[in-house]
Amino acid sequence: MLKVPEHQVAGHLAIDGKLGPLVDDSGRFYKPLQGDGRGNKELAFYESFSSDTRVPDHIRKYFPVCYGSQLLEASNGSGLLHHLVLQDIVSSHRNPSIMDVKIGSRTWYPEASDNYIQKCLEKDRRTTTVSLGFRIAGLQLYEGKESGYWRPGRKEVQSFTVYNVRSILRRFVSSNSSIGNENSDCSFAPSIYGGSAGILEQLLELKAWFEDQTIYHFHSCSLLILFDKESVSKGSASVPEIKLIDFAHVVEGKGVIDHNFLGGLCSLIKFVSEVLSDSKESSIKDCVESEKPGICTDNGNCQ
Ligand SMILES: Nc1ncnc2c1ncn2[C@@H]1O[C@H](COP(=O)(O)OP(=O)(O)OP(=O)(O)O)[C@@H](O)[C@H]1O
Ligand SMILES: O=P(O)(O)O[C@@H]1[C@@H](O)[C@H](OP(=O)(O)O)[C@@H](OP(=O)(O)O)[C@@H](O)[C@H]1OP(=O)(O)O
Repeated sequence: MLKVPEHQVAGHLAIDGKLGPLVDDSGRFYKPLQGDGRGNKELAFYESFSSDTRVPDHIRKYFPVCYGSQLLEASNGSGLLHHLVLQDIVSSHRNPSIMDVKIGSRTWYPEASDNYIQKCLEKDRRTTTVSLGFRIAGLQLYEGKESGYWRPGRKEVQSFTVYNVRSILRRFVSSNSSIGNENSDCSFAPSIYGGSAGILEQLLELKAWFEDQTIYHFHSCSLLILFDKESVSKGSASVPEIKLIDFAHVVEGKGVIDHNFLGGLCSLIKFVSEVLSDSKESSIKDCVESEKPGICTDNGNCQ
C-alpha cells in the first residue's frame, strides 16, 4: 500500500492531487521521474554511481540505496508513471527531526537553459544560497508529545535569513526548541553534532572526498540531516544521519573538483562547528559555576 511520506520536509509533495513521492511499509521511497529529462538524469546518476568503482565504499553510505525504477500509479491520478525506487532514509526513525539543506552557492549550472539559470539565480539571491553557500530547503523539528513537530511552510523557509539559519542550527539540537531561538540550550549538540559518529565527523568525511573527487558536480543537491530527539533525550543511542539526495541536476565533473558543492559544505561545517563549540563552552561555564564544580567531559557532561 503506497502512501504520502509522513516526514517529507521539502520538494514536490503528493498532496492536493499533485505529483510527488510515495512510500510503502517496507522502507521504500518512490520518487516520480520528473519531467523534461530531470527524472531520467537522476536515474542515470544512480545507475552510474552504483557501478562506479572510483567511489570509495565509506562514501556510499552517504547516498540512498537505489533499487532501480518501477512503473506505478502516479499520485496525481495521471496514470502509470516511472518512479525511482529508493531506500526510505526516514523509515528507521520514530519521531525524526529533519533538515533538508541545499548545498552550493549556486543551484544553476553552466549547461542549463537561460530561463532555468534566471529562475535559480533569483531564488539563490533571495535565500541564503548566495550569502552562505547553502540554504535550508525544508525542516521539521520534533518538540515532544504535546507540541509535536515545528514544520515551517515553504514561504517561511524561503524567507530564512543568515540569523534564522544560525538559530535553527542551534534549535535543531536543543531540548527546549519550542521556546524562542535566543534561548536554545543546544543540549543535544555534543551527541548529535559532536562525537566520533556525529554530524560534524560525517560532514568532514564527506568533505575529504569532495576535496578530491572530480567525477560528478552535484548541482542543487540536498543534504538530509536527521536524528531521533526522543531516543537521545532518553539516553539511548540515536545515530544521527546525513544523506545526499536529489540528483536531477548532477553533471559530469570532467576532471575538476565540485568547488560549488565543496564551498557550501565547508560553510555548513563552519556553522555546525560553532554551535558545537558554543555548547561546550556553556557546559564548561555551567560546570565551573555549579554548586559542586566538577570536570566537564567531552560530551558536555559535568562529573
Ligand atoms: N530516499 C529518501 N528517503 C526518505 N525521504 C526522502 C528521500 N529522498 C527525498 N526524501 C524527502 O523528500 C524531500 C524532497 O526530496 P527531493 O529533493 O529528492 O525531491 P524533489 O521534488 O526533487 O525536490 P526539489 O523540488 O528540491 O528538486 C526531501 O526533503 C525529503 O524530505
Ligand atoms: O530544481 P528543479 O528540479 O527544477 O525543481 C524546482 C525545485 O523543486 C524548486 O524547489 P527548491 O529546489 O528551490 O527547493 C521549486 O521551487 P519552489 O520550492 O519555489 O516550488 C521549483 O518549482 C521546481 O521547479 P519545477 O516547478 O519546474 O519542478
